[in-house]
Amino acid sequence: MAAAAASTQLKYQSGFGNEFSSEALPGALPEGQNNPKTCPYGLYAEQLSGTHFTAPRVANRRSWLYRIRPSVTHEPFHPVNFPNESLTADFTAGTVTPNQLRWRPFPVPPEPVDWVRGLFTLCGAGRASTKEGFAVHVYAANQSMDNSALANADGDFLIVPQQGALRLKTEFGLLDVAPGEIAVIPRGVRFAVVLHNGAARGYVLEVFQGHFALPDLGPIGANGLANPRDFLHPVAWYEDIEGLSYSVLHKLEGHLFVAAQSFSPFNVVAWHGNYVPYKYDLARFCPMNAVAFDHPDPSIFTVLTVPSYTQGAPPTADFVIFPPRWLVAEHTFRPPYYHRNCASEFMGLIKGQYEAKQDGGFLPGGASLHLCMTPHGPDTATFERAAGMADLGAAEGPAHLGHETLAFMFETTAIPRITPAALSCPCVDRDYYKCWVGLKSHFDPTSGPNMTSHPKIQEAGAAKATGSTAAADGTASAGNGSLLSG
Ligand SMILES: O=C(O)Cc1cc(O)ccc1O
Ligand SMILES: [Fe+2]
Repeated sequence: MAAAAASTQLKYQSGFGNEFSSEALPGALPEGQNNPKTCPYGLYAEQLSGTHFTAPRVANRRSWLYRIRPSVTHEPFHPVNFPNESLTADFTAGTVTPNQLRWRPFPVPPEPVDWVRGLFTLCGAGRASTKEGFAVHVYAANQSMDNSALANADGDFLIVPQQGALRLKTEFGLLDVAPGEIAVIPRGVRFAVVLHNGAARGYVLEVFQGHFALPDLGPIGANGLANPRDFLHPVAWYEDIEGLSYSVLHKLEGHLFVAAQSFSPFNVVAWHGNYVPYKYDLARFCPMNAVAFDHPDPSIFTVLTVPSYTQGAPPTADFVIFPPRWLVAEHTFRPPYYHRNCASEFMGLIKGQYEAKQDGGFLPGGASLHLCMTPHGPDTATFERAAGMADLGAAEGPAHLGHETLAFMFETTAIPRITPAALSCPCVDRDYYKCWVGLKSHFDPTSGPNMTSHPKIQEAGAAKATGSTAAADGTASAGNGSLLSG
C-alpha cells in the first residue's frame, strides 16, 4: 500500500549536514548495521554516495536507502530525443562577452512542457565530464512530471522557484517549495516535479563539483545569515505501485537518457545518512549589514556556498540574496556601488524591484549576467535618486527595502560562457546598456572636496580652511587632515 502523500503540511527534519534518519514503517531501518543479510520488511539496502569513499570525514556524504525494489531493476537506458541546444553540461565551447547582458522574463511556452523539458541552459563554466564548474539554467513548465523521475548524474541542483509552487517528490520523501524558498537536490537523487498551482518558472544553479555548504561566519559569530536549523529535509515516504510504465530519466554530461521500469522509483521505506535533499525559506535569512555608513560587499548576504576543492581557493559558486531589510547607512550612497568584479555575477529576480534597477528592465523571471570585470551598477534613475541629484526623495533616515523585493545572485569564480541558445533567445534585452547612458558628469572643480562625505571629514576640512583643527568631539588636535589620513 502506498503511504498517503499528505496534501496538507508536510513534515520535515531540520538541520544542515547532520546525519538524518527516517522510516515510514516502524522498525524499517536496520539496527546497528547498514546491510544485514535480510532487511526489515524484506527491503533492499542501497547506498547512494555523494563524495568519493575516502573524502575527509567533514566532507564525506552518503545515505543508505531501504527500498521495495532496487534502482538497478529497469530496462536499458536509451538517449532521449531532447532539443539538445537547450540543455548542456559542457562549456568548453561557448561565448564570452564583456557586454552587460540582460534577459526579459522567460515565457512559459503554450505547449505542454514538464520541468525537465522546460530546462534551458543560459551559461556555465567547465564541464560535467571532469566534475569541474557549474551551469545556470532557467525552467518554465506547465505540466507535472507524471510517472517519470529524473536523476542528475552531473551534479547538485539548487532550484530557485520564481513563479508557481512545486512539490518535489524525491526518493527521500516530499518537499513543498514555493517562490521565496529554495531546494537542493543532490547529484543522483531521483526526483519528480509536480506543479502545485499552475505554470511554474524559476532558476537553477547546477554545480558539477562539490556540494552546497553554509558559509563560515568569521567575526559575525555563531549565529546569523542562514541558520542551520532552518534547512528542512523530508521524512521517508513511499509508494508501492507496480505494473505501470515508469520513465526513469538520467542526465549524464548534459545528455538525457530514459529507461522504462514497471514500478515507482519512490519506493524507499526508510533511509539514513547525510546526503539528502532539502529546502530553505529565504525569509528565514537573518541579514547583517552596515549600521553606520558605506555599502558592504554582497558576500554579506551569502546563503549557501560551494567551497572549492583546494583550501583557501575561491568558491566554485555562491548563492547570494538581496532580502527585504532596513537601510540605515548615513551619508552613504545606499544602492550597490559601481563596480568591476573579479567574480562573475548572474542575477535573477524572484519578486518586486531590485534596488539597483529602476528602469523597469530587470523584471521577475528575467535575468542579468555580468562577466568578470564587466562594469555595471545602478541605472541612471537609481543613481540620480540615491545621490540626491534628482528631486526624487532621497531618504537619509532609515528606509525599508520593502517585503515585496527579493533578488538573488549566483556569483562564480570561473567565467561563465553563454550558450548560443541564450544569446539568440528573443528575451535578450538589446537595449540594456542604455540604462547607464544617461549617467552624466556631475564634476564641478569649483565645488570643493567632500561635498557629501563623512561629516567628520567635512568638519576637518572646514576647520582646516579656518586655520583650526578642532575635532568633532571638541578637542583640539595637531596636524592637518588627520581624519583623511587616518
Ligand atoms: O551587481 C549587483 O547588483 C550585485 C551587487 C550588489 C551589491 O550590493 C554590491 C555589489 C554587487 O555586485
Ligand atoms: Fe555586481
